[in-house]
Amino acid sequence: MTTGCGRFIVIDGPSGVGKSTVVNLLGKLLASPDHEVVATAEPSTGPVGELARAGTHAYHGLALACLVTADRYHHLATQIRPALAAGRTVVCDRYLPTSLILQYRDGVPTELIWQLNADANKPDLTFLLVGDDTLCRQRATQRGTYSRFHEELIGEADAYRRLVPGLRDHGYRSHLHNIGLASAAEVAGVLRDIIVRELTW
Ligand SMILES: Nc1ncnc2c1ncn2[C@@H]1O[C@H](COP(=O)(O)OP(=O)(O)O)[C@@H](O)[C@H]1O
Ligand SMILES: Cc1cn([C@H]2C[C@H](O)[C@@H](COP(=O)(O)OP(=O)(O)O)O2)c(=O)[nH]c1=O
Repeated sequence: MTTGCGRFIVIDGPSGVGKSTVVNLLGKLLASPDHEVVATAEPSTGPVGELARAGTHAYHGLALACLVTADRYHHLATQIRPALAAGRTVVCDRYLPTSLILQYRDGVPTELIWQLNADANKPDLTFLLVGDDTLCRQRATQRGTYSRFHEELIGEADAYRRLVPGLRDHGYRSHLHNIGLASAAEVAGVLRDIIVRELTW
């Protein structure tokens, strides 16, 4: 399924890499008086999203995969597609790449994850932010962790690196970006430049 006339941009990556900070900064950098930007996240703030976010200890495997995918379709139907149809840019913190890593770790085969998500919009651009795993884990822990997946934040950057070929095979225009020691503002500036260069703005 293609998007409407707005632009759909996904920022994914490990916990603590700075996704939500960068999504909010990008929202400000890309917005102008005649162009609205919607900054959003998955799991969404809807009831199924809240259930998935709070429920990683109660739900496992395919059950959790179905919950996060149901939340994704509801998020698309109620927030993302209407915004795109109105010509707005949507910047989303986490999306299908997260499922390809976490639900796979939870025992769901990659092909089944793609099948469950077959009707989910393809983003115009997907950024996979990676950084030093130890630093990311420290930041995530300082901020507070609640998810079963927060208990083992090991090999996160490599897991995201390995996703790139599969995403591209499925038509996801993807950029792997190592944040190094850059500040969140610097990362957002680099992403903004790529977005403006690659998408007709
Ligand atoms: N590039 C950065 N350098 C240093 N600290 C950062 C950077 N990006 C975010 N942070 C800080 O790290 C913590 C986690 O950031 P957050 O955006 O919540 O990460 P995520 O959404 O990827 O889990 C926050 O306290 C945030 O202020
Ligand atoms: C979007 C998504 C989230 N989740 C779950 C696991 C994550 O730990 C949790 C969302 O965590 P989140 O609060 O976004 O993590 P962080 O801010 O640390 O990056 O939701 C999935 O299992 N699959 C998904 O596709």
